[in-house]
Amino acid sequence: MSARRKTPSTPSTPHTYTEPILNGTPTPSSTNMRNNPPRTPASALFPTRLETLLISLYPGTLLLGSIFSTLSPTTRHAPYSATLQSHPPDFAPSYFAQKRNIFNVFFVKQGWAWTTAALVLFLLTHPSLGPPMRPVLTPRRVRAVLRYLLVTLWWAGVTQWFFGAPLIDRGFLLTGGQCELIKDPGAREEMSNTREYVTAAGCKLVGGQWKGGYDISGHVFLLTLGSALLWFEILPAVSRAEGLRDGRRVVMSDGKVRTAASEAQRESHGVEGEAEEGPGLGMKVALGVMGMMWWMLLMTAAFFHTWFEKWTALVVAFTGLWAVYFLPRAVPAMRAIVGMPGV
Ligand SMILES: CCCCC/C=C\C/C=C\C/C=C\C/C=C\CCCC(=O)SCCNC(=O)CCNC(=O)[C@H](O)C(C)(C)COP(=O)(O)O
Ligand SMILES: Nc1ncnc2c1ncn2[C@@H]1O[C@H](COP(=O)(O)O)[C@@H](OP(=O)(O)O)[C@H]1O
Repeated sequence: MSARRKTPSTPSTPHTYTEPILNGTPTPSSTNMRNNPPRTPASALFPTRLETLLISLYPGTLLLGSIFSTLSPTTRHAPYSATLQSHPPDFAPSYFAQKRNIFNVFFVKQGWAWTTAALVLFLLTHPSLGPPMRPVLTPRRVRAVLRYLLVTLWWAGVTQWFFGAPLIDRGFLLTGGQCELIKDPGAREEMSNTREYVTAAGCKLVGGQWKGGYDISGHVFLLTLGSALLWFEILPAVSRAEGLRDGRRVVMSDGKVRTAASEAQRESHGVEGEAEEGPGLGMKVALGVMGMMWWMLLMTAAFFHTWFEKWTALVVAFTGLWAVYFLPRAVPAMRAIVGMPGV
């Protein structure tokens, strides 16, 4: 059983303390409000200090990759092709700078399948979410799947299909990019509408060159979205660190701001003995997938794309994550449907 549900006798245990209302009527226990000043509902939208630290790993990784590519003489002097968004294969400064490297082909290019598999295994095996290895639909599992589906919609819309071309390709076309074949007006006249290549994949399939527009990094987007989804789901569910679970602020239906701990005390769907369990297979696999994603993010940062293409991809990924993992903290009606990890 989670420590949270044991008799609340040890104030130092993050799961047991009762947080006073933060911007409501002062209570006797709110004498510590001098150290913990009242918050506005908007404060629920911001990450805790620990979350900020974890989120900053992403820009930190992009920065590290950029610094490496600037400082490494081999990478700095290798020619770069904006059309290929990489160093030409013959001049690739490292195995990881080649598009055909095995980690790119089997891991990143199937990155959403890996994310899905890791999350499903975690949901099925970790006792904080339901009986391990039994397909029982507990509220925590259902809500985690709903959050996953929302993030999956964002992944699919940005990289696969958005009522036609995905958003990345639409952005590319809107900023003046085209499939090189279509640049030839003669060739274009001979084409039917369906043969106008409006996706990068379709263009490459016919041997065309997808050139001239602004193309955010699909790799940075996918690796950020997938790995952050996993840690947003996994760490609060298993962590004892206050800043990851109980310290998160939520707006209640009466407009008052409390911490996630108060909601966790009202609702708990975990399984007896969860606190005594080790990390378990699901969590180990998820940590492995997150680790690989971090490494490939670093490699993408070091060897592919321009600085701006990588940073905008990071912003696009975090826009979706923020809508699913932060917005519900301030919108009780949304939280009632998708919930929060670990609550
Ligand atoms: C009772 C216990 C309950 C436990 C949970 C049970 C079930 C899970 C719940 C729901 C699942 C339901 C539906 C899932 C819906 C969609 C799933 C999609 C899954 C996939 O994995 S799709 C196939 C994999 N494809 C990829 O991973 C492609 C990834 N690649 C890309 O996005 C791009 O190639 C790119 C971004 C890497 C860039 O490409 P380039 O520009 O370089 O070509
Ligand atoms: N870390 C990495 N390892 C290998 N190839 C990478 C990579 N990051 C990006 N690429 C390649 O760079 C191109 C642009 O990627 P993206 O826009 O997804 O970030 C893609 O080429 P291809 O589309 O020719 O495979 C992709 O495979």
